[in-house]
Amino acid sequence: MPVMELKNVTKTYKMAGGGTFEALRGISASFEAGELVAIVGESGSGKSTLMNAIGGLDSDFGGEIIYEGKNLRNFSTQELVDYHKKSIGFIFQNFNLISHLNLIDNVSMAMTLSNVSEDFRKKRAKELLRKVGLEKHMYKKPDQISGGQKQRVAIARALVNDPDVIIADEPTGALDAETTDTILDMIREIAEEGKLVLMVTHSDKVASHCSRVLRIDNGELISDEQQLDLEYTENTREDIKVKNMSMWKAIKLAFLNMKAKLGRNLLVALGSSIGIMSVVLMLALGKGVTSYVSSTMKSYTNPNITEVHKKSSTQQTTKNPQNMSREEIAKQQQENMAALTGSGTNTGFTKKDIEKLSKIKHVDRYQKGYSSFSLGTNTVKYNNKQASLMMLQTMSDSISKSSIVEGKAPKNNHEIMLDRATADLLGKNILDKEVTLTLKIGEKTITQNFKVTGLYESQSQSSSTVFFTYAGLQDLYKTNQEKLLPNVVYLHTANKDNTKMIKDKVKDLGYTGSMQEQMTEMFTKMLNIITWVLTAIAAVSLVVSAIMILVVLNISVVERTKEIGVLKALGARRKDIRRIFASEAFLIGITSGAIGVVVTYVLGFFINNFTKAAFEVNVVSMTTKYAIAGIVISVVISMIAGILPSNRASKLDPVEALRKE
Ligand SMILES: Nc1ncnc2c1ncn2[C@@H]1O[C@H](COP(=O)(O)OP(=O)(O)OP(=O)(O)O)[C@@H](O)[C@H]1O
Repeated sequence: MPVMELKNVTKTYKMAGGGTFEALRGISASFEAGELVAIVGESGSGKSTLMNAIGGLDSDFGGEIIYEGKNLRNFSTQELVDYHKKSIGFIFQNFNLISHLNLIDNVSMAMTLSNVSEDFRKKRAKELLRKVGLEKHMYKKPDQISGGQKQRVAIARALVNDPDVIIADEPTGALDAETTDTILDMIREIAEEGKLVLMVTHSDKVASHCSRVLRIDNGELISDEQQLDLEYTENTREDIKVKNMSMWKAIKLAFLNMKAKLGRNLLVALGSSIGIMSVVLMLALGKGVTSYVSSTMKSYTNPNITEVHKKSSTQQTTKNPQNMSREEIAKQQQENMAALTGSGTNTGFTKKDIEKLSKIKHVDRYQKGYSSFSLGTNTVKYNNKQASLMMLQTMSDSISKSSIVEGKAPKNNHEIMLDRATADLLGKNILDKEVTLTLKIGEKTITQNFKVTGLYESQSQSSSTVFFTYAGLQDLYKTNQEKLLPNVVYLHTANKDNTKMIKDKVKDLGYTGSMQEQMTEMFTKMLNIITWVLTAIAAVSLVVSAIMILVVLNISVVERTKEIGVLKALGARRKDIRRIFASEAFLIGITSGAIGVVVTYVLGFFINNFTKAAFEVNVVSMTTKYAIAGIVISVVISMIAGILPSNRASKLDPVEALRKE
């Protein structure tokens, strides 16, 4: 039974400007195993066109090419892939070795594409390289060997999966006379081992070595002569199992290519890492600053306490100031001032308010408090030295013990605590001494002596402050016929995890938190906005990265067009080519992500070192979450950028790709 049969094969090329060209006009022939067939003819007669059709690189032909009883034109995609892998071996005029792979990897490429085990793949490649006399060179790259040696490697590559048809398109066309003889001997040996060899040649000398000569002219078979009878041994084919290439193999191939163009790929990765670095750094900076603000705030307050204030009328009104009359604005300003100084009419908590607050879930007790702000009305005097007091405040559990830096909290009605800066103004050793306070109580101004029991220091409150016990202040008001209404309530919970819930409930009920808390909230909100705006600006550079990766991968596709053609001739599926290029995009992405993240860590370390020394603060808070996010963003962007080039590569026509100069 013939190995291959051609029945009236025709090929018509469609021309770009319209019209058609008939390159093959009804070729019929039949080939047996062990034949060495020369296909000769003038340039342009249709030899390569016929070989492409027989080799399964071009299925768009007329007539029938029968292999194992089936017409090649009707092969499914998978059948065609298997045909390339198992049945056909190609030898090209210009060798078409893959320049960045060593000889072993070149020879065994068809096996790599077939997912053959690593050990067997290497063993088989070494065996074939030994057969063609190149075992000493197996770790060299193609450009380290001569033309004749390259063609021997190509012969070994064609034989790797032990196919039964070898197609050699002018295999000696680029070789000198002596090397031509060696290669021809090798090709003849292949036929003698029982394979069908179809060899395109221009040379009559080369044709004279063949068992049969087919002459083609203008797309027609003009003669078919039997010349010699080759003795051949029955081909006992090796049973090499071919499967589809795994993703892992695609990544490995991509990695080898990346290594070959290391400088360029590293530069691209470095370029796109700048975008990743900016994004991650912005996020880490935002988080660092925000958590610094809230931790500073938290460190000066007791986490189990919720400080509650009444909303001032500005906070309550929904009226736009532009729509208010002059009187309304003036009234509002008065009230704002009053709220600020703690003397406003609506800032005091009524019994009803307190009851409502004390009933909030998880609140186990509450404390009343009072704080007011004034300029110049309250003063403290000690030994002829005087200081003004801007804040008047009552003691509560929200004042952490650590902020009482000397002495202890006032307990009795005639005891007070002062902030350290004010105490220093009055002179050293003020602790346990009597000082004279001049205070505005309601409408009256009174002067009275108090004992300083403690000194207070906190970064969250820098104004000069005097602290009374609530009972002490209440008593002072009473003796002066005034009534003290609490303007702050402290809610206590046993478990600090409930504090957040309580704070939310307080807001729901229409009250607000402490001034610091409100400011922190506002500041954090602003910081978050700034962080996201900066991150978005930084993210623009990611678009630049994506374009850069797209351009580089496109260049790579153009540069490697011929290689893609070879891979397809060796049985690579579209999917395999797409995977190789997608893997390259993935590798660029992961490298740039990793560079970006490492650089951010290093930068963060230096920035923190600097800010720690200058302000005792770490401003960059780099977390694993950000590192992972950086790498993921980078990979996703490169993979998206890689879609177009890898699709383009996978769609390349093998015939056109192999023709590419
Ligand atoms: N894609 C194509 N579109 C149009 N015409 C084509 C195309 N490819 C080949 N041809 C034409 O088909 C004819 C046969 O080309 P083919 O390459 O098969 O010739 P050949 O005999 O192999 O020539 P050579 O020995 O120079 O390689 C030529 O006239 C060529 O111009």
